[in-house]
Amino acid sequence: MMTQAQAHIRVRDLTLRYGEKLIQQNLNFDVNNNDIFIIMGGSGCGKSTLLKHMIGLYQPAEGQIWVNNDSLWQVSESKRQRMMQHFGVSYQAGALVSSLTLAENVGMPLELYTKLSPKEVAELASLKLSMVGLAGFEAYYPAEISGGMLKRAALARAIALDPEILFFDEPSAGLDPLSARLLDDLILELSDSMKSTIVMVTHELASIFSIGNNSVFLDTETQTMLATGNPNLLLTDCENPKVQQFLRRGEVMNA
Ligand SMILES: Nc1ncnc2c1ncn2[C@@H]1O[C@H](COP(=O)(O)OP(=O)(O)OP(=O)(O)O)[C@@H](O)[C@H]1O
Repeated sequence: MMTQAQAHIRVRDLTLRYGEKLIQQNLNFDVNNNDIFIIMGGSGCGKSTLLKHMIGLYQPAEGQIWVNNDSLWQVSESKRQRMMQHFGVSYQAGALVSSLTLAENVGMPLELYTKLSPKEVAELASLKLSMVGLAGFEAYYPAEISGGMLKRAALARAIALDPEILFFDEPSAGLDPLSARLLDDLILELSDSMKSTIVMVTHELASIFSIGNNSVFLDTETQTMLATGNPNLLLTDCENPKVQQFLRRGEVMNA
């Protein structure tokens, strides 16, 4: 039997393809319990693709994604479905259903995956909304609230089932810097209060440095990872020029 370390998610020798088209190869990294793990890299390098593989949406061309002691694609279909129920996901385009209230949107996963009564679903949805600062907005429709509030409502839906792992794709995309900052604070709070592991795709350097404690850097050109670790340490210690350029937003470094 393989001896497994303590990491929450272990990515091993992962190759990602769409059909014949290679996106990334030889990915090896660990996501530890309670990490806020950032998937970073230039536009089109395959960040969302990696996230979609990590949540079990696509099967990797090669390699394994271990979650605790199970490899997502070496277990039965029903086991994988059960594993995926411990994942909370919020996509960039993870728009809420416009014809449903916020409480109904947040309650949807509870209705689908639990046997709770309608009253219990409503109460839990209300609790989740309060956790993201939206107490009192249960009966609002998505069109009636701001962009920042929409992102928070999407987080409330992602945490509805108390997931072990939260996956976010560009959670603050399209927000002004202040709202993006507030969303980062909220993600940090959720990470503390829920003790869940968070994996997120983001371009936002501010988010990368302020809330990320671990990361992987994907490169488009070589189609593989160039670095993994705490972004703040990568900034000071990583000698790869592409990683430096990305983390310093293209600033020329003086020796
Ligand atoms: N379903 C798909 N079928 C085929 N190719 C795809 C599919 N989805 C994405 N791609 C391609 O895979 C590559 C990586 O896309 P992906 O969206 O993962 O990159 P990304 O790093 O998240 O990009 P961005 O930062 O611009 O959002 C791109 O060349 C894209 O065109």
